Amino acid sequence: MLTERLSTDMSQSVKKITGLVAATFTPLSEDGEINLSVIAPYIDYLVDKQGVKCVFVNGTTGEGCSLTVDERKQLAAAWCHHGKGKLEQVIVHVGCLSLKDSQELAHHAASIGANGISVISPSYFKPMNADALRLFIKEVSASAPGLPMYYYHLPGLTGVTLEAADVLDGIEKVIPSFQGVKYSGMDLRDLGQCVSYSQPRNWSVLYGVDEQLLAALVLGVDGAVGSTYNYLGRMVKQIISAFDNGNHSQARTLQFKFMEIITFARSLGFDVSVNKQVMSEVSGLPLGPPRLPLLPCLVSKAQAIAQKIRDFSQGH
Ligand SMILES: CC(=O)N[C@@H]([C@@H](O)[C@H](O)[C@H](O)CO)[C@@H](O)CC(=O)C(=O)O
Repeated sequence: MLTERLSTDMSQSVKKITGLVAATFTPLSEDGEINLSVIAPYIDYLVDKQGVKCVFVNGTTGEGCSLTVDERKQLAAAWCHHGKGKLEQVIVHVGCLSLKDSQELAHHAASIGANGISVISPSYFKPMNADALRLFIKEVSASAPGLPMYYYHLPGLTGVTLEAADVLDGIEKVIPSFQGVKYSGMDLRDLGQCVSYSQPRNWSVLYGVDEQLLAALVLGVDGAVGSTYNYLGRMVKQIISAFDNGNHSQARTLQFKFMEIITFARSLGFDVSVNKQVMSEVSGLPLGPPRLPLLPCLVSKAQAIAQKIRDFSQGH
């Protein structure tokens, strides 16, 4: 009874996340240390140049699982500190292989004024079923009970093939702070089931496969979290506006162009390393190399993709 009341209370008071959320890159210096001095200009770039005011920190794009707990804390704190008065939402990804590390990060996120936390499934020892994963998320949430929790579904990288809709089923009964899902899978049926379950609960469903966002908008997602919104935010906002205004033909045209960029990038081996270098090329921010096991990418590759993006932005 108390659980139900708390759940309803948080769902009513937490603002849904809508629009675009940039999954941030982690700036590293040439010698591989985190470079916090880039965070403040990074925020200005997102807000002023891309019109993006929500961030997802220490996720896949941010190489969160390659960072130490202490580095993750420092990054989260810097994003919250410099984002004050500029960013609307700082969601901190706290997923780790160790429950204890995730709990420590969740507790820390609450202490620095983050707006929410998100957790991916552990992927070495994988949860055997949805109950096990819900229990893991519950134990993490318990370390930050006042913060909205979003389940991060990314089967392509975790290898955890549980359907997200199964994970969501009844989760509010065990996690009062549960507020939605960041869905980075390709299965539109499962995504639709998540939207259908989340809508009456006022939860947020955020899509994470940027190149097929339009399909997810049709299914009713509230917003999107992605790497490319760091440098293509303005353009993708046009897709969302066209869709919201019922101009489906324009939305499709723009989404197709966006797909063309990603197809080109993929032909050059698009991964987090290349993506990071593309962001450096487009934004001018010194994001540095990725951390091993990712290998630095050839600058010429990133420059070719950045040129394609510029051509696109200029309407070629
Ligand atoms: C697997 C992966 O990295 N997916 C990206 C996408 O934004 C992806 O880069 C984009 O769709 C291009 O393929 C995001 O879903 C990742 C993300 O949100 C994160 O960094 O946590």
